[in-house]
Amino acid sequence: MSLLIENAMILTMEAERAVPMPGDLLIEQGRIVAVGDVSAEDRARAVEVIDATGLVAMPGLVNCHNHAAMSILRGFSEDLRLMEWLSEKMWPAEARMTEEDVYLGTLLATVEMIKSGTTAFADMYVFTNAVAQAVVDSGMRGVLTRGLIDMPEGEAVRFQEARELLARWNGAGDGRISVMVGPHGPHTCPPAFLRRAISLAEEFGAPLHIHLAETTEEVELIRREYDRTPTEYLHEVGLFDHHVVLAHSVHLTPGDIEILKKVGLRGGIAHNPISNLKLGCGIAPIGEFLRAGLTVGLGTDGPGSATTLDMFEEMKAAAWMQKVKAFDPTALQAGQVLQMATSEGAKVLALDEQVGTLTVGKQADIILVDMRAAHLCPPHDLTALLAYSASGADVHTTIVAGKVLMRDRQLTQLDEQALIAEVTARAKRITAGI
Ligand SMILES: CSC[C@H]1O[C@@H](n2cnc3c(O)ncnc32)[C@H](O)[C@@H]1O
Ligand SMILES: [Zn+2]
Repeated sequence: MSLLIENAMILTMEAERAVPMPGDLLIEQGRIVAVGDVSAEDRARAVEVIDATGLVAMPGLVNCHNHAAMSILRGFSEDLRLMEWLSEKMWPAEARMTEEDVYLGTLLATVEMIKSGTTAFADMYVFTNAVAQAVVDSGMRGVLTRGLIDMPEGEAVRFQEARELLARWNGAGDGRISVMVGPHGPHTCPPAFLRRAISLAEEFGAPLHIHLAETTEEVELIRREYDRTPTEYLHEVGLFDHHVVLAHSVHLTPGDIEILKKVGLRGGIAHNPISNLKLGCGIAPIGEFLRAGLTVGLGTDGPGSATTLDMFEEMKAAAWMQKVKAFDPTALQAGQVLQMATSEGAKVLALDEQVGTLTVGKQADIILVDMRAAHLCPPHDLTALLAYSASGADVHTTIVAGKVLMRDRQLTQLDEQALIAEVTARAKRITAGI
C-alpha cells in the first residue's frame, strides 16, 4: 500500500532552521520512502494520492506527558492548588473510575489529539490494559506507563499491572506502543518504592517516566523529608542511570541542572507550560536546560490540568513564558518550540529512530497543516506561522505509520459524537458528590 502526498510545502524538522521546501512525499508499508522529488516511476505505484496544495507537511506532534483518560474529568474541578486538586478531587474521582471509563476517556483524548495534529503521546495512568487498547484502536502511537504511587494498600496489584503492561503491550499495535515504568513523583514514591520501580525497569530494559519538582510545595516536602532537592533525591536513588522522562521540572536549581548535565541525562524534560500556568506552578528554566545541553520536549499534562490537548497552544505558551521570564523576546524562538514539539520530543520519548522528522526510512507520522487561512497569511515565514499563529484546528490531515487517521478534518477510525455522548454520561457518575 503506498500513499503519495504531492504539492506540499515540506518541513522536515531535520534541523532547527529547516526551511520548508516544495515537493512530494511517498509512503510505503507505513514508512517514508521519498521526500522532495518523487520519480514518475515511484509516483505511478501510489494507490492513494493526497493533493497538499496550500498545506504544510511536517512531522506529527509528540506530546511528552499526558494522563489522557482524564478527559473524562475535564472541567470538573478548577482553580485549586495541585496537592488539593489531586487529593480532594482527582484521586477520589479516579477511585470510582472503571476500566471502561479509562478506555473511553483515553479514546476521547485520542480524538482530540488526532484532530489537533498529535501523532504520539506519552501517558501515565491506571487500568493500563484499557489505555493500551484505546491506543491500538485509535491508530495513534503511545508511550505508556502504569502510574505507581506508594499507598497503604494494593502495591502488589499496581506493580503487577505495570509488569503486565511491559510484558504484554510493549511493541503492540504493530510497534506503535512502547512501554516505560512510571513512578509518579518524588513526593509519592519513598526510596524503597522508587528502587522497586527502577528494578522493574532494569528487568525489562525499559525507560522511566516521572513527575519532578512541579510545585514549591513538593520541593519543601522533599526538603523536610530527605534534606534534598527532588532532583538530588532521585539522583541518589539511582533514577538517572536510566533513560528517564522528567515531567515538569519547574523548580530545578542550578545545582540540579548541573547534576542532570553531569550524569549525561538520557531522555529529557517534558515541559508542560499551560498546565504550569494554570496550576500556578511557575515557569520552568528552559533556557538553562538548553544551555546545559539537556533535551526538552513539550507535553500538555492531563486534560484536567491542561484544559486542552492542543500542542500548538503549548508551543505558543512555551515561547511566551520564556520570553517574559527572561524579559527577552529572543529567548526560545519559533524554530526551537517547533523542534521541541517534534524532533526533540521524539528523543525524550526514545522514539527518535522511528519518528520526529520527515526522513527517509522513518515511520510516516505526518500532519498536513492548512495554511489557506486569514490568520496564516502572508507566508513570510512558515516556521513562525506554525509556531505562533496556527492552532490545532488548522490541521487538515493526520497520518500515523502511513495510515490516514484524519483526512480533510474527517476522522477515519473513530466516532467523535458517539464518544462524547458516552463520556458525558459516565462523567456524571464519577464526579457526583465529590
Ligand atoms: C497514578 S496515575 C497518574 C496520576 O497522576 C495524577 N496527575 C494528574 N495531573 C498531575 C500533575 O500535574 N501532577 C501530578 N500528578 C498528576 C493523576 O490524577 C493520576 O492519579
Ligand atoms: Zn502529569
